[in-house]
Amino acid sequence: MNVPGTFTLGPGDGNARTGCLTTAHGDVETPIFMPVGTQGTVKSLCPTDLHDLKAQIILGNTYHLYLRPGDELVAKLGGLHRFMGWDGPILTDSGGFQVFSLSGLRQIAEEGVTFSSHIDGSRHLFSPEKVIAIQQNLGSDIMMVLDECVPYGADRAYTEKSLALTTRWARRCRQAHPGGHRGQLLFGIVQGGFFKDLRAESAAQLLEIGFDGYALGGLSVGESREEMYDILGDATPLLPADRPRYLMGVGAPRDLLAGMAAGIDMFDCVLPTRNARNGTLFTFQGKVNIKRAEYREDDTPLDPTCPCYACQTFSKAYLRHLYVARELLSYRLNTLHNLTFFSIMMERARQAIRDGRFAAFRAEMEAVYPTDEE
Ligand SMILES: Nc1cc(N)c2c(=O)[nH][nH]c(=O)c2c1
Ligand SMILES: [Zn+2]
Repeated sequence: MNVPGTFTLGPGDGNARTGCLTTAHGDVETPIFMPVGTQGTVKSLCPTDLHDLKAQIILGNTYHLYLRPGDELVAKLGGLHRFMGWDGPILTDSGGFQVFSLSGLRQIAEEGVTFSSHIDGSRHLFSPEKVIAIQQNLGSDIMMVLDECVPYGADRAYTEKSLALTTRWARRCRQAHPGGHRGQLLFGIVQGGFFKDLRAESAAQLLEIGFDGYALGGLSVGESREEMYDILGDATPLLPADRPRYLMGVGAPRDLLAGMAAGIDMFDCVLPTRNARNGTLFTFQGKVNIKRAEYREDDTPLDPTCPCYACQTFSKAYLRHLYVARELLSYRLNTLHNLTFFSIMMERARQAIRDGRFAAFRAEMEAVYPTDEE
């Protein structure tokens, strides 16, 4: 068996590539989409559901698990895998992003970021050393460094100052986790906002420190799709070809296709699970807004080509009824379906890359998920 961190590249097609990343809890085929399991659960699903839809790796949020139930409790109870009953790979983010997006009264300093819990207002410090210790307690297979996700629209001076701090934090994370600790991998995060030279500077600095994989952060933060793709196309080739490349917080089907075309290997986004809960369902015939009246008497399955329990068992009329009635089963069936769609789409993408027909696959998918659609 390969050691954790082994990343073997398979066939490619243009910049798109297939690969296999070995982690302490199993291998992950890439390109891969990671369902988000914020508080130690992919909302409304059991781990068995995740295995059924062929999820290979899930994401946990350090910020949330630190605040509740607490990383030390999770460690005492055997770690996040045992706590949540998921035996596959887990990636945890560092918590920095949630601090900036969820908590109040944030103060950034050399030591780290101080913040107030969104739960009870208590004050906390996330330093590079602290977020590494938390993720070690959780026992995730892939840990992320503490970074500042620069807000969209930040000027060059702010971005440059933030980037320098993020690099110093990354170095401290690497020092706190030099590698080998229970096979837990550590990824660096490239920042630099929408300044291509700063992105290049960030990537070069992280490569000098050395990480098991490299993420592009600071995207999907309110920019236009054109701006995202411009940075994506310019920054991705700066990341080492022989290490996993992770685009954080992305994304919609069209953005996954663009990311894969640029050479990205890993993605995560709340879109499929969050949209499931608001009735927006993804199919290979396009998006379906299940609450629409047109489905009230529709006795056909959501997507006849989909193998998921929702599509194999129920009609659109029933899925609409559950959603309108705010039944809990609506969240579960819609989430099962959306994550099955993302899982199948990524498997088809991997096969298209292997077969050298990724461009045709992308065009086929963009016909139902156009780039200009919100
Ligand atoms: N869109 C984004 C989503 C994310 N979860 C993150 C993150 O966790 N860290 N840093 C980031 O820049 C970032 C961007
Ligand atoms: Zn389905």
